[in-house]
Amino acid sequence: MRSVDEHLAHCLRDLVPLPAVEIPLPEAAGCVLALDVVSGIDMPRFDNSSMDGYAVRAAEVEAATEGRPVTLPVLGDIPAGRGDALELAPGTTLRIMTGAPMPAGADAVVQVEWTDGGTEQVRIHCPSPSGKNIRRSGEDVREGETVLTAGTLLTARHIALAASVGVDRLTVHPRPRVVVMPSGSELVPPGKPLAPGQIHDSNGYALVAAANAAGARARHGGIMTDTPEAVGSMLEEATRDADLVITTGGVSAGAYDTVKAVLRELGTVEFTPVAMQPGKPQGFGTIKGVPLFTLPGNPVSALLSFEVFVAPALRRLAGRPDVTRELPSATVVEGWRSPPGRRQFARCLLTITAGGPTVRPVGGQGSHLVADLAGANCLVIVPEETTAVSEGDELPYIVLESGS
Ligand SMILES: Nc1nc2c(c(=O)[nH]1)N[C@H]1C(S)=C(S)[C@@H](COP(=O)(O)OP(=O)(O)OC[C@H]3O[C@@H](n4cnc5c(N)ncnc54)[C@H](O)[C@@H]3O)O[C@H]1N2
Ligand code: MOO
Repeated sequence: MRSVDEHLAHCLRDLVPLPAVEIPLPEAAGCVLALDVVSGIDMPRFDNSSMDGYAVRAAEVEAATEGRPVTLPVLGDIPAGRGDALELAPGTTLRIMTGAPMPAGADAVVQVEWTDGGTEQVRIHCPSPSGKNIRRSGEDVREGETVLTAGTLLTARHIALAASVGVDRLTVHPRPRVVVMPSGSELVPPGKPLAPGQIHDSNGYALVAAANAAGARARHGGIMTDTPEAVGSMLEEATRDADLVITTGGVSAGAYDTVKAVLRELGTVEFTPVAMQPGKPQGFGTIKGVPLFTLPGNPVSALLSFEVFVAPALRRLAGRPDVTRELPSATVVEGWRSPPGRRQFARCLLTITAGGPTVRPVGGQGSHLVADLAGANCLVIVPEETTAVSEGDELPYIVLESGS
């Protein structure tokens, strides 16, 4: 049987980041930058005030105290956005707002709280040393400086910086487009009544949510009923606008495992048991050049297989540097059993305590137990050779739906 690591390496082997595209700035959060961003301006662009107050020559207010305030005539106002070149005449002041350009000749700002707030003339009762309350041109970013480097996973902070230097489009690796297609004639969408023998499709919905949480743009491609015609045409249709296709079900040993039968004729998908629990029946390959994962149908197995194999593949397509990750460890506070020779992904509840992270198993470990899965927030990884997990063991874990 293939090991988990071997299967992951096999799935990732031929995947490369999606070709870079230029997109509008507001759409770029969550994408990986493909081209450096160089600033065309200094930031701040000009010396400006960091306080609402009065622009002064520091030397003229040096002696100001509560008891002996310095009084200066106020010759005008500088609101933020005022662009004409102003000069501060000696022995005077100009009222200035936060973000407004400093007038020539002024070398400090006295914040309004340290004055009587006058508009004709102002009494200043505190000195403001030279440079006080001034934000200097270029102290944040210099014109020509590289402010964002290729490979950065863009978040709100990076969008703020790009916008600040005036960039409205970024060249990024796009979010992978994912189509999820569950298979099984027993499946009915939620919201529709169930006839005898039928169940609601949960995998389609769960995997769209998981793929979106992992940074993809996912859609449900519809339920494939167990006929070769339906499966074949829906799979081909899905490849038209997908960077990755996920199917669930129909891949074990059942007499109606149509996905397996159809894919043997179409594309390069290889079906293989993987030494893991749950999630043993796995398949991966391409169809019309589009990578395709066939995940097992049991809902827990499907979602867990997504975390273990599909999420890294999506990170590779998205150009992320962290395709595989160093996993954190937690202390087990209640033991459980694990099958020999298989890597177990145990549904657990992770709690961050003062003594560090701890984990305990949640409910049963059957791969149909969706309610217990919903109560878990991590998968604890039990090595292949371990058959009993004991209190006090330190084991690695994957946080479920931690986002991208
Ligand atoms: N003789 C064997 N039988 C099975 C084996 C095996 O090795 N030999 N493996 C078992 C394991 S482990 C798993 S996992 C499943 C995988 O089977 P399939 O991938 O072929 O999945 P199905 O048979 O189609 O479905 C399994 C189970 O999950 C339910 N299901 C399927 N799709 C959905 C969905 N979209 N939403 C909710 N539930 C779904 C389905 O009704 C079945 O109950 O095979 C075991 N059997
Ligand atoms: O391996 Mo299956 O995926 O346990 O239920």
